Amino acid sequence: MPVEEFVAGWISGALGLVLGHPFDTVKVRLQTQSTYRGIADCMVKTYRHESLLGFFKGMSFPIASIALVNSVLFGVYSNALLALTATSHRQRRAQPPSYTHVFIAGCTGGFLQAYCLAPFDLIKVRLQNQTEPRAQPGSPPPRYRGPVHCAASIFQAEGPRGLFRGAWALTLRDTPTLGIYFVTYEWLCRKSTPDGQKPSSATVLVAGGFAGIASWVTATPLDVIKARMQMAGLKQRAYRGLLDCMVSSARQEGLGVFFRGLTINSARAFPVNAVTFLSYEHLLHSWG
Ligand SMILES: C[N+](C)(C)CCCC[C@H](N)C(=O)O
Repeated sequence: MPVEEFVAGWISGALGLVLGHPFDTVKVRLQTQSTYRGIADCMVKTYRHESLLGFFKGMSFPIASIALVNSVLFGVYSNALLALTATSHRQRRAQPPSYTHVFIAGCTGGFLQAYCLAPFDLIKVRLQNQTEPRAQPGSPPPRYRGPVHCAASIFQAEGPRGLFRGAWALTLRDTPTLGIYFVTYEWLCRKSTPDGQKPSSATVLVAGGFAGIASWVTATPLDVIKARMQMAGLKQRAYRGLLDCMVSSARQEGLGVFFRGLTINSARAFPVNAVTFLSYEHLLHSWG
């Protein structure tokens, strides 16, 4: 099984992640808290209250886990294509796989990475939603002191299953939308590259950026539900399940609730995924 795709997936994912984390924090807060009037208001309040550090809350765990998550995504994707079409990464420019195969391989990668991502994503969301400024003398300490404390508290209170809160919504969010991700990327690359040639760096950047946007636009409704289910039981009401969360959110806040965070998700998606695909392709190319 070719392993270089796994390593390239890891490094490229980490680069994208750091770049996108501040956007991600604003998004999570907008989706789960109703104290902000919009993106700008959330950014200003976060900065005033918590300084620049506020935007990087909850980042250490994703950095540690991106190795696993992105390498599972890209590694499984590429190896699923190998199984479906019997072509390696190198041969795929000359013999491009069909879009159906790309979609199936993307969905497979998405499905498996969702399970690795679920506990890390839960902890990230819980920490991002702690709006207390850092260690102020006299003020009550935040509920979670850091990622390890957060994981341990959830584990103690709810057992191992607690760490997978929202995992179902996350899997539903990621399986089809990662199929869309790779299809968009391949389609844009092929449209702007002569047959059989390697896409230019500019093409990879733009195709990666738009692949990220296409994937996030379609993922946003379930992204909102996932974030709410992950927060349920803390400040928010508990839901009986995914459907209950959808119905009660829509009843209380209207259908617009499913698009919360759409603008910021898209703004974040372009640079993050442009950098992810560019570094992924570059690494694989330089390893021959
Ligand atoms: C499927 N979904 C839209 C959720 C993610 C697609 C892109 C994944 C990338 N690591 C990123 O963070 O943007």
